[in-house]
Order: sequence, then C-alpha cells, then structure tokens
Amino acid sequence: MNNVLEISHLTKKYNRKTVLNDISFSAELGQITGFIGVNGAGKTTTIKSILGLVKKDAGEIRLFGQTMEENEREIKNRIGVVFDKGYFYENLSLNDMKNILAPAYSNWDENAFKRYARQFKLPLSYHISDLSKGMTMKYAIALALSHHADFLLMDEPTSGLDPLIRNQLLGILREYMEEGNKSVFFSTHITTDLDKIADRIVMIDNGKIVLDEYKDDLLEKYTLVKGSKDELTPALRASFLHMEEHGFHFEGLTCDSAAVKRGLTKAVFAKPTIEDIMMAFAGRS
Ligand SMILES: Nc1ncnc2c1ncn2[C@@H]1O[C@H](COP(=O)(O)OP(=O)(O)OP(=O)(O)O)[C@@H](O)[C@H]1O
Repeated sequence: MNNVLEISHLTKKYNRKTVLNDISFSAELGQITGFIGVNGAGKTTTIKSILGLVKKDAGEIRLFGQTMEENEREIKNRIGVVFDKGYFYENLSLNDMKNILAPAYSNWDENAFKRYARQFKLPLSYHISDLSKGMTMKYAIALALSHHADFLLMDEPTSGLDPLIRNQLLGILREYMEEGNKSVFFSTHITTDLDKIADRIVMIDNGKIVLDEYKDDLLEKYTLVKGSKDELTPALRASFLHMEEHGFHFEGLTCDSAAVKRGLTKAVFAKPTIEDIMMAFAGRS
C-alpha cells in the first residue's frame, strides 16, 4: 500500500475545547478519499492541520512520506488546495492572483493554465470577489492542475453548487485521476457526489474517526431496513447500528441483514447510500 497522506494521533484544541481527538487515518495513492461528517465535525480543522494552517497540539502528519517540517517546499509543490473561501485575495483579478501564486511553484505550467482557463471559461479579468462559487472552485482547480499537483486537497468543493456545475467538477476530477498516480482528498457533508466517485470513505464525528472503509465494502456491508415496529424484538433491535422510529414504523441500518431478514417478515430491505450510513453513524454518537 502506498499512502499519499498519513495522519497519526492528531489532536487539535481550540482554546481548551478538543476539536480533533487523537485521529489517525490515511489516503492512498491513486484513490479518491471522501472525508465526511456533519457540520462542525472537524473536517476543515483536519484539512487546515494537514496544510499547516493551524498548529496541531499532538500527532504527526505525513504527505508523500514527509512532514511539512521536513520538506515544506516539495510538499507544497505537489499538492493542490481547493478551498471554497478564504484562500485568495478577494480584491485581485484572477490573472493577478495567478501571477502571485505561480512563482511559488517550481513546476508551474503557464500553457496548462491558459488551456484550463479556456476549458473552464474562467473570466481572468474579473475580481475574485465577483466569481460565483462554482467559478471559484474551477479557478482553484485550474491553479492546482497548472502546477501538476499530484494530490488535490478539497474542502467542501461541491457544497452550494448547482447539479450541473457539480457534475462538471466531478468530470474534471475523473479526468485528473485518469492521468495516473494522482490522488484526491475530498471533504464534504453532501455525500451524493461521493457515491459516484469515491474509492474510500473516512468519517469524522465530534472530532473522532468513526468510519474508515473502502466505499464498495461499506455499501456491501450495511443494509437499510424499513419495517413495522410490532415485529421488533430486543434481540433484533440490537442487530441495528442505528434506528429511527416514526409511529408504527422504523427505519434502520444493520450489518447483520441475515438475522434481521429471518426475524422481520414484513420489512423492506434496500442498499443504503453513503448519506444513510453517515446519518446512522452521526445519529448513534
Ligand atoms: N478558529 C476557531 N476557533 C474556535 N473554534 C473553532 C475554530 N474553527 C473551528 N472551530 C470549532 O471546531 C469544530 C470543528 O469545526 P470545523 O470547521 O473543523 O468542522 P467542519 O466539519 O469543517 O464543519 P462544516 O461542515 O460546518 O464546515 C467546531 O465546533 C467549530 O466551531
């Protein structure tokens, strides 16, 4: 296994509140890792810690096998950061911002930037502040791709985008992955995009990693069950990871579908989405 990102025992406190509590996980080369969690779970703080934008209290973060302290320049050359806000100077034009950022990268490719600017229809003379959210994300991706980043770190890249632009962004990511030896780390609380493109899912909840599995295994492992409460025995209830009850009915997620199927004759069984799984894990904690 070849990891592009390895986080070991990372802890981060704001004031005295622990927002990342001894978290460990990794992201593999050639994969899209979806980093999920509800609002306030700790996704942005994790990404900021990875980038060294906030100071960690404990733990170790390695990108391409190295820490930022050991080799910040090489790491920054090889990563592309796609944040929805706060990463660019709002009152600069896209072109001026690019001119400030480009010299920081030893492998900056101006022709590639021009090509992406045309492909993504970026209005280079506009101020950053005048860009729509979708355009800002495309601009950030164009910058990342123009220095041939090997690893894209994206914080909520698709939230607030309409379905058309979201699909375009997913298409751009698929093309990027096809180049080979590329990797993406994609944080989101909107998980439908990950159903389409993620290879692995890591979930953070309340500052702790509660789930870390390959997406296909995850979707295979859990079953969504809708049934009638009158059939539920205490033993059957214990087979559910999480359950919501509404009147005479319940909806729950189980990883023991065989036992549940034996006990429930009236229930309906379905494959869960990542959102169903995320809500069950978040609801459980
Ligand atoms: N600068 C800060 N000072 C104090 N607390 C902070 C700061 N930044 C984040 N927090 C707190 O840390 C916790 C984790 O926040 P974080 O932004 O990492 O979550 P998130 O999963 O990215 O949420 P969202 O999906 O809403 O962006 C929250 O309780 C948040 O209020």
